[in-house]
Amino acid sequence: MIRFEHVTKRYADGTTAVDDLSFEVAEGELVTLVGPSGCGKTTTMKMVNRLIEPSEGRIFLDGEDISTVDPVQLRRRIGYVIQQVGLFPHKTVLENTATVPHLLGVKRAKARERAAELLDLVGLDPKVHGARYPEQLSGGQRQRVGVARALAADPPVLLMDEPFGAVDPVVRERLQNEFLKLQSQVRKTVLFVTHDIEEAVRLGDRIAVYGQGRIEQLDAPAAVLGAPATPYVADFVGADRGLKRLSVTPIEEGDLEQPPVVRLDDPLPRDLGAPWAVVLDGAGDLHGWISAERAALTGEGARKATVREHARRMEAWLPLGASLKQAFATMLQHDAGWIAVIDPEGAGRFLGVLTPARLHEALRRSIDADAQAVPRTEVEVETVSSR
Ligand SMILES: Nc1ncnc2c1ncn2[C@@H]1O[C@H](COP(=O)(O)OP(=O)(O)OP(=O)(O)O)[C@@H](O)[C@H]1O
Repeated sequence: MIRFEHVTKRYADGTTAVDDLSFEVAEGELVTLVGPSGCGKTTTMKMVNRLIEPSEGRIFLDGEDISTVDPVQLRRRIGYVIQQVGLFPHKTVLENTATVPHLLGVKRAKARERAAELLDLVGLDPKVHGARYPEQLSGGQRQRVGVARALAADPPVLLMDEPFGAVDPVVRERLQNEFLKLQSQVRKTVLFVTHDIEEAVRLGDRIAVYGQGRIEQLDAPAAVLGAPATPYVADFVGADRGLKRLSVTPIEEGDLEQPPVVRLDDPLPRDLGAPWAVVLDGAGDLHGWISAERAALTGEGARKATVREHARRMEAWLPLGASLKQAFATMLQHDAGWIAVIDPEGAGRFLGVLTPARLHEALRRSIDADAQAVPRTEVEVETVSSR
C-alpha cells in the first residue's frame, strides 16, 4: 500500500534526516516507527503526504508514484493525526469533525451525521460532547476528536505522529486500547510515530526501529523484543525486555489453572478442598468466589445456607486474550492473589484462573518460544504450583 524505494532526505543545511530508506507497509497494516529524537521518523511520515519532498528515491501509494499526484488530492486519501491536535477553537467538536467531509463537498447534514458516528466510534457521546468547544474537553478527549476527524473522509491511509504523546500514562493506555479496537474495525493502513517502545510494541503489527536516518530492524513486536537484529536495537529495546514482553503476550487457555468450582445455588460445602473456590451462576458465568473459612465458619444455620449467601463478587477478572501486563496490573489493583479469566465470546463464561506462578511461567514460555521460533504452547518450562 505504501512503498518507499531508496528514499533519502537531505535538508538545505546538509542534515541527512533519512538515508536510503526502502520498506513497504501492506494494506490494513499498522507499522510503528520508533526511535530516539531526531532520527528521522517525522520526516519519513511527512514525505508520505508531501509536506516534505524527498531529495532522492520514490514513494508509492497503492502502486502510484506520489510525486505525480497533486498534493491536495493526495492528502484527501491520507488522514493525519498529530500530537497538538490542531482543532479549530471556535468550532464545536461536531463541526471540527465534519469539516473535512464538508470541504470535500458532502452536504452539511450528511457530514454532521457521519461526524456523530465517528465521535461515537472513538468513544465520545456526540450528544454530550458534540456541542462542546475543544477547550471544554480533556487532553485525552481532544486526541479522540483528532482521530475521529482524521477518519472523517474515510481515507485508506492514516499517518499518526505521536498522537497520544501529550496525555498522562493512564489515559494514554486507554486511548491505545481504544485505538486498537477501532483499527480492528476500520483496518486502515497506518504509519504511527512514537518515542515509546512500549507503545510501538502494543500497537504495531510490525515495528520499524530507527537508528540515525535508517531502519535498523523492521519486524513483528515479538521478534524485535525476542531477537533484536543489532546491538543498537537490543540497547534501544532495553534491559527490561521481559517487562515489555508482558504487554505483547496474551493470556491463553493453557496458562489457566482450574480451581474448585461451586454454583450459587449449591448447598454450602463443608470442605472446599482448597483455600477458596470460584462461584459460578446457573449459566456457568463468573459470579465471584468463596473462601474455605467462609464456607466452614457458618455455625448453626449452615445446613440450610447456600453458596449464594456467602459468595463474594469477583472484581479481578479479564477476558481471555488480554495481555499478561493487564493481568499483572489487575492483580495489583485488586490486591488479588489470582484473577479469573472469562471467555470474551461467550458473555461471562468462566474459563479458569491465572495465578502469579502461571503468569511467570507464561512469560518465560513466551521468551523461550521466540528464541526457539516455535509456538508458545510447544515450550516446556519447569512449573511451580501455586496451590
Ligand atoms: N527543516 C529542517 N531543516 C533542517 N534539518 C531538519 C529540518 N527538519 C528536521 N531536521 C533534522 O532532521 C533530523 C530528523 O528530524 P525528524 O523530525 O524527522 O526526527 P524525529 O525522529 O521525528 O524526531 P522527534 O522524535 O524529536 O520528533 C533531525 O536531525 C532534525 O534536526
